[in-house]
Amino acid sequence: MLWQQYFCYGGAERGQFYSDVVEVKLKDSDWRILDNKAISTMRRLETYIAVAFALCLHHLLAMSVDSFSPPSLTLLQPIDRWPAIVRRPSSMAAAKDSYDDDYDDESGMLNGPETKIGGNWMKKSPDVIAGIPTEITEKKTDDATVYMDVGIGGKEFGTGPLSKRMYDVMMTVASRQFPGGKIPPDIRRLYLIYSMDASAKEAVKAAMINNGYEMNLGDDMAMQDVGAWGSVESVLLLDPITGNPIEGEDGSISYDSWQDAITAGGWEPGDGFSFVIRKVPSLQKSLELSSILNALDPDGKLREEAKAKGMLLPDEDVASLRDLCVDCFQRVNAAPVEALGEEKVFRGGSSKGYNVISREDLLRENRNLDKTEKVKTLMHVMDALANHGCLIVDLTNEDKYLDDAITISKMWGAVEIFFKKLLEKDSSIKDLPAMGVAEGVGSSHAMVGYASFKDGDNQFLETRLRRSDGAFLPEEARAIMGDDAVDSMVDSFRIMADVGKDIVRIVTAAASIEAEAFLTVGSVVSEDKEGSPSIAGLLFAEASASGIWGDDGKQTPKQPSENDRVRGGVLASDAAVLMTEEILDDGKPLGESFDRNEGPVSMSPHRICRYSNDGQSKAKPSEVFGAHTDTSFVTIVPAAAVSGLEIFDEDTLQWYRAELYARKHAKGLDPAGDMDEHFPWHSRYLIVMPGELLQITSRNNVPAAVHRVVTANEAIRFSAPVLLRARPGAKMDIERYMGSTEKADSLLMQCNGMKMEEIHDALQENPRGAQGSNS
Ligand SMILES: O=C(O)CCC(=O)C(=O)O
Ligand SMILES: [Fe+2]
Repeated sequence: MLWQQYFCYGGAERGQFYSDVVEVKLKDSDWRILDNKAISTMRRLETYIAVAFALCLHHLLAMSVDSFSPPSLTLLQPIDRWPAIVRRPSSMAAAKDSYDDDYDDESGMLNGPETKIGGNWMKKSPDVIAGIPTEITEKKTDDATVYMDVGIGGKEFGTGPLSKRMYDVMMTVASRQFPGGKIPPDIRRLYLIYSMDASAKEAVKAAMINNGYEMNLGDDMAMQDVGAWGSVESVLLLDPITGNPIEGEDGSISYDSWQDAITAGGWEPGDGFSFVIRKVPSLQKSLELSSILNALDPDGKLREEAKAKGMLLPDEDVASLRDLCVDCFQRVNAAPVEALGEEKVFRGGSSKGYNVISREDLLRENRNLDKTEKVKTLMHVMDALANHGCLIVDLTNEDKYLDDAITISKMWGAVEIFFKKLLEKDSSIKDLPAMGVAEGVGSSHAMVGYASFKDGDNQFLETRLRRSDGAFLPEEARAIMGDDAVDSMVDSFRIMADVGKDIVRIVTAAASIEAEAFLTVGSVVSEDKEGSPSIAGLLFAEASASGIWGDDGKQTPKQPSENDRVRGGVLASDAAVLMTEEILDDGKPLGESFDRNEGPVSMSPHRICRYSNDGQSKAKPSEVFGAHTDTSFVTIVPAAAVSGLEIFDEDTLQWYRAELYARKHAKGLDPAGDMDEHFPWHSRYLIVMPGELLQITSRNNVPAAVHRVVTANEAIRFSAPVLLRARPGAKMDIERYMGSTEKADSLLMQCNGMKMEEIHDALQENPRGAQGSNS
């Protein structure tokens, strides 16, 4: 199962793969690395549960765990996307400022989960919470810690009886310490607070366990203290008989702390209480999906039902092209439709993968001297694509090289000219062909021409290069845009395709390394010049010392040596280079030696787009190009002046507007806007998203990015993505590009020997026969 994969990587830099890696020492000689991809895959799988089980979920939530049986808790993801919208109770209005992200100003409703006091819910804490002491917000036990906000209903969780039991035990012990069993009032008050705090903590622990999390206070004893394991926001007292909320002694309906509930509210052990607590550190309990599934679906009925509907279950691999269609379809459908404005939308976090990478770091020439990929680059690229759905590339290498950004800025000029003439109904427009299959192409996917959708809210010009002479199609565009503009389009396509090829190389190589697909243990034996036996350039004596060979010269199955791993890494990278040259369609013809049906035009379109929301409500941000995945290796979107591309971040499970991250980066590098004389800020950034074909060659390490375009406020967003696809006649050849077939997963094996066009066709299949979900 995917989430049980571990990353195995030798060499001096071991322990650094991806971001947030956890090192697990298995054996003295055998370091393995558990990457955070495993964790994010786990989360992704949980979103499947949301789709597969959402309707039936409420029947299945009664899971009694231990003595005080907390019921009615749900998995985190489904609860997050439940449609139930609950008006925020007035006692929580004070917290509104700090929870603006969850709060829809217009409706005055909470978005999503039932984050009310008195209910049972759990959700990830927002990054910054106003009014919470930094000792809590900054307390970090380790990288994998997730902070949770939790609401506990005291009735279901039995906070009353539990607190009474705790209090009684404490008092019995304490009474022995004091003469005549008389406990001083101060001490008694402490025990009251302690019993309230401890029973709350137990309830939260149980809630977390039910939701696949566990409280993680680390080794820091201070966090075990009363009130230190989270930040109490509100406490509601309950009637001991009915369990309904009651006013406290001072007439309040809720309290801000255990202390207030006791001193002002008159809480006594045995009285139930409900509460909301924020920022409780927790760890996701990975590898326990099967137990979650069993709890959700003890008799396997839902599994049967989901299978009958052709769904992929959370504990199943993406094992075929059809599974891949289903996987993308389910992830597209699990992403929320609602959209947020620039101020509220997620703009990236702190993990490595959000960082902007310099163009030069991706270059093949900048691999290590021994031709292995640089581990730092590999980790950055993989974290970005596997966990966050995109990588932002700086074409200027931090201002050191301007030419490509200048070319991209000229391309933006070309895009504007085109749509300006179109809007003005310039006479040159009349010959513009409607979107259709390029002449003489043979492939139904090679479209060129103009199309408009949604009453003109989406306008596209699909362009492609003709392979034989590099001509820009549709040819009529030249008369509309002019020669310089067309040249800048062609040059920009080449810049973007080259970046895409480098990224595909890196990802494919990384996945081959992970699968150990090129790793052989000293299998090549030859005589070196002096006649000593050598193993792939390694002298026998060295090989023996490195443990491949026994002292008697007989091969014994041993752990791969450092040299074996380096060699495996070089082969993986070189094979990936070969794949990008032979399979990826950059519009150029392959050399004479290739007897392949490449098709007369490039399969990789350069699409120019104009998005507006004239047809929709003007002020509200909304989808103008709905969620989908692309049938491409990668899709390269030059960062646009007006933000709007949103990528579903598989790590934080929210829409991520990467253009805003790029904008912030530009501001940081060039606060005074000195570069503006050369090019507008955004011309230097490319946002690269993985497509379905990369999901295949990455052996499912990198899911195809679910993405969409959102517009608001009458802002027009121009865009010019390149969808880097495959040469139609090229064949997938696992041994040539991805190493041993023994190490290939079944998805790769199905593709082995298939023409890329057949793979492309298979990916158009829609699992539900409904409207297409890929592009
Ligand atoms: O225009 C964009 O920014 C993205 C377009 C897109 O997703 C596509 O063309 O497939
Ligand atoms: Fe797309």
